Amino acid sequence: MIKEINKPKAIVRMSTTIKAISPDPTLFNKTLTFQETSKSSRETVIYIHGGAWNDPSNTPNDFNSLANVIKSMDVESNICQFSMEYRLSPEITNPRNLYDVVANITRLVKEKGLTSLNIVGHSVGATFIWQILSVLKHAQENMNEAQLQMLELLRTVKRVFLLDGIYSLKELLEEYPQYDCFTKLAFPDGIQMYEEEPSIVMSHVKKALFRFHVDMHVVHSYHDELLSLRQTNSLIACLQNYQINFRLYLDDLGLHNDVYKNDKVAKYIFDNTH
Ligand SMILES: N[C@@H](CC(=O)c1ccccc1NC=O)C(=O)O
Repeated sequence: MIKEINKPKAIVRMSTTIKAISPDPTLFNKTLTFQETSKSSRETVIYIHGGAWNDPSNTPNDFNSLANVIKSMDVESNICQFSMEYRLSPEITNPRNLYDVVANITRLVKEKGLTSLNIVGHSVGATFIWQILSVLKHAQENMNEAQLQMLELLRTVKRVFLLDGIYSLKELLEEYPQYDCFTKLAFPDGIQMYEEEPSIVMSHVKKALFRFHVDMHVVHSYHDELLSLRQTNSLIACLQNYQINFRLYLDDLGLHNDVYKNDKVAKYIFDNTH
């Protein structure tokens, strides 16, 4: 009798339910393209929505109407417009929300060969831009991958537009203690984990603006019912202390969640993007 050898003792059925590994962990595929052109002379506008790190009702589509106004002004079709997504708190906390934005813009820039970036951030979207501008607070040899991506991004950023932004979490909670309802979701270990308080990072922001030739535009609506002028006034006081070059645009631009739909904001961005 031929001894049966090598006969498998038992076929262990491998689990057939392999956990679906998300092919898109940072929600890159939720990027919206409002306008595209392959012209080499193109200017790229990239939008980052707000929503206090947690609000699902704020999405890349927030900028749809504003982008359409800019598209209608862009008769020479020189502009591309994209709007980014990122994962929300409390599942994702600072700095991972920011790192999603940086990873997604980095991938978009590489895939499309984008240059001459104009980055527009509303509310916490402006906070993310502020955090990117602060990246030189780290020595390059100590930077993690996301921070190195920020450094690389800054080489292609020409202008930033900060719309009704949050810049100082300390001052935010002094003025609006009730906003800890959302800051605790993004900063569960406390807002002392926010490393970009303007008074602390301003020298690094000045270095970045100068080294990468970035123009800074600070915008705020007199009718913003969720954020008074204190965040913007506190930021510009700091900018002045460091004699930093920036533009300020204050106007009736509607309520907090109207600013990113406002035609005057569209015109301001278009007029300063070419
Ligand atoms: N809709 C948000 C509130 C919100 O977005 C917000 C409130 C006050 C100051 C800034 C805000 N958004 C900034 O991204 C929420 O319900 O959490």
